[in-house]
Amino acid sequence: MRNFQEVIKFARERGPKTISVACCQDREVLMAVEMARKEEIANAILIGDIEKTREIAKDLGIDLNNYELVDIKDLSEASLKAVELVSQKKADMVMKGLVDTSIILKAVLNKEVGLRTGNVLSHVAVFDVEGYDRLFFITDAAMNLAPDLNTKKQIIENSCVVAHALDIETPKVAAICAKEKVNPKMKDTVEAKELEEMCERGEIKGCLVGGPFALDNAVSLEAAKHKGIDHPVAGKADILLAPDIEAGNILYKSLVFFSKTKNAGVIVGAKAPVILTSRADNEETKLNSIALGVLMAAKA
Ligand SMILES: CCCC(=O)SCCNC(=O)CCNC(=O)[C@H](O)C(C)(C)COP(=O)(O)OP(=O)(O)OC[C@H]1O[C@@H](n2cnc3c(N)ncnc32)[C@H](O)[C@@H]1OP(=O)(O)O
Repeated sequence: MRNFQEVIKFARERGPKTISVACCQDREVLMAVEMARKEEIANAILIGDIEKTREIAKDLGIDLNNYELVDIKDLSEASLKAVELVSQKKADMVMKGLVDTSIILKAVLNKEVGLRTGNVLSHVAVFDVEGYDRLFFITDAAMNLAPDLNTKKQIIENSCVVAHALDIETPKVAAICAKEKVNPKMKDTVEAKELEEMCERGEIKGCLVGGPFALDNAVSLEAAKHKGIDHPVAGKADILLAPDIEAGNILYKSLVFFSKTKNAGVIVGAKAPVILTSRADNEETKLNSIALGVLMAAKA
């Protein structure tokens, strides 16, 4: 799949799935959920401040009779309920509404009602950036703070699950850093090289890993050639592995605010997909993310 229209088409063929929306009292979230319902991609259970939700829905002309509503005002409790509905198989995936990422993720990790599997959970963002011939995946911009080497390996594996679901057979993974050479004083450059070697030894499968790369020579063949970098991932990366959440999140938001891009985001590695975008992302991003979630749920 090369763009979100194709992802939405696929989701339509696999849908409708059921989403449980945590803290639904948000304009863009309701718009996205309503578009997903009309596209027959997904139905939703709305959990949150229902009085506020009714006000927003009225303003948008959305008929809430089409939804199951659960009134829980407290953000943590609403998040736990949304996650619990997925654990109980009453919904296929969770969606973050108007709530802090850390609150919804704590609910997802909750030992009683959460969606843990024993694997690392991580965020994968998919970008269709104008001017580029391929989708880019950025990981992890939202969950893992400062992953160690083994966690980075699992973050790569999680992102490959998403890339494979989008028909990218052998995604090229660039471990991006501030530079393309190993500097022993820059631990992420050292780990990037180790990840490349792990892949060469067959310890990371289903993809091609290279690193370290600076962003320019990871995504631009011209920049890679200019710097004399000869590596199958150089200039051709599909997946950009960020060294930590700061770099990943700033890259995510730079693309959203400084370029013409369409995007989507999902947490993978859990028992079910968790649709997770920034609260500031628009309704189109949230709809794309629902479609991506449906696609991941269909593959599970
Ligand atoms: C990109 C668009 C959206 C955004 O902009 S998001 C904005 C930035 N993101 C954030 O602020 C969220 C960043 N992450 C966090 O806040 C925290 O790491 C998170 C996920 C809430 C976990 O917090 P805490 O509960 O305090 O974490 P903790 O380290 O004490 O761990 C508690 C238990 O959970 C486990 N855990 C934590 N992260 C995990 C992971 N990635 N995968 C699997 N398991 C994980 C951890 O092992 C621990 O387990 P146990 O209780 O020891 O059995």
